[in-house]
Amino acid sequence: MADPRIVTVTGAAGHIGYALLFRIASGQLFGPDVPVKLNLLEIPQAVHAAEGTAMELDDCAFPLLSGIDIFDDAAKAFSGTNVAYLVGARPRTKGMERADLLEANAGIFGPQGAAINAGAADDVRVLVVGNPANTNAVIAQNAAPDVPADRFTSMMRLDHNRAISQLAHKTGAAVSDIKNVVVWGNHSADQYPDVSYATVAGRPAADLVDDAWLSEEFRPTVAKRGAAIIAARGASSAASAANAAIDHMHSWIHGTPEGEWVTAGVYSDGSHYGVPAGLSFGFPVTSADGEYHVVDGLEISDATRAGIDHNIEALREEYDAVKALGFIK
Ligand SMILES: NC(=O)C1=CN([C@@H]2O[C@H](COP(=O)(O)OP(=O)(O)OC[C@H]3O[C@@H](n4cnc5c(N)ncnc54)[C@H](O)[C@@H]3O)[C@@H](O)[C@H]2O)C=CC1
Ligand SMILES: O=C([O-])CC(=O)C(=O)O
Repeated sequence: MADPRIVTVTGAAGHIGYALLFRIASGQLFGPDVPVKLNLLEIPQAVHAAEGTAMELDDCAFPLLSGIDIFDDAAKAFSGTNVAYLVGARPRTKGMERADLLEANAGIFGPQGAAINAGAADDVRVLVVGNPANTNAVIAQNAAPDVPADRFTSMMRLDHNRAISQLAHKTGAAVSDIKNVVVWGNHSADQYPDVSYATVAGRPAADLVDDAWLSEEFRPTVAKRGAAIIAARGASSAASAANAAIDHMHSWIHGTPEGEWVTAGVYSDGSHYGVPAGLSFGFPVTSADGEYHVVDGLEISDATRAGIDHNIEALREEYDAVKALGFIK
């Protein structure tokens, strides 16, 4: 068997961690032949709870799980890491907007980026889940000058999956019949879910749904789904977030099917759709040979342009705010 891949999960004792770790350990990320070693990073107060999760992982007797270590020190937790899930953060609670979380979370992601820079494996892939995910990814990436910037990504896949499900419900199609939705921009209520290029069982989605549904139902439902889950559950999405985190990394590692894209928050180099360099932006992406590539050349309608521009502004504001706080050089 191959050497184990090292996966570090921060916030391992939290809700998403609990839904994510068992799936990784069972082989759903790398496949049935690749052993996995799990590094769990927590704050000192939550290490004991992480030990409980580790005991349960043990009790599953997963054949692919070669070991589990628990840390409260980022430098140790990211040593040799191939895949880093940066989940640990302060979750948004009822009535709170993501901007409120910027300052609380900015201090977490800089040191973790620095630890990744210092000790992670050369092929490290990072997915930032903790909110505000896009800007936290920028903070971590800025603290890791020796790691290629495109290895830092942010999670837009939950928004992408939500968009697929809403379109499937509306059209009566199977989820597997929906291709090429995209959610541009920020993982926040600013995001722009877009079906302009989507197909439903091979037919253009635009022929099957009308503009009123798109603007009054589809886009608000997808963009505000996180808040709706919090209102219903009294806690933010956890199992669906973990599922999207598996999907994001799986597509990155194993590739996307021919002619299909997914949405990922990826580092903007300034060359795609007018998005400034340095932001982590939700784009349509394909994956091949272990790399995500932005799908270029799509025809952009006025409405989509406005949606993209709105997200550029929103992410720039977050960027400027953390820069003013000194978290970005
Ligand atoms: N991007 C996305 O699509 C989504 C993002 N989220 C975000 O994911 C994050 C985690 O959510 P939950 O697991 O539900 O929260 P949770 O509160 O259940 O767990 C968070 C865990 O992170 C730990 N933690 C805090 N600071 C840490 C640090 N510096 N190092 C390591 N661990 C640390 C806490 O001790 C806690 O165990 C939140 O920011 C939430 O808003 C949630 C759903 C979707
Ligand atoms: O809204 C939140 O805080 C949790 C989240 O990111 C989501 O469910 O999309």
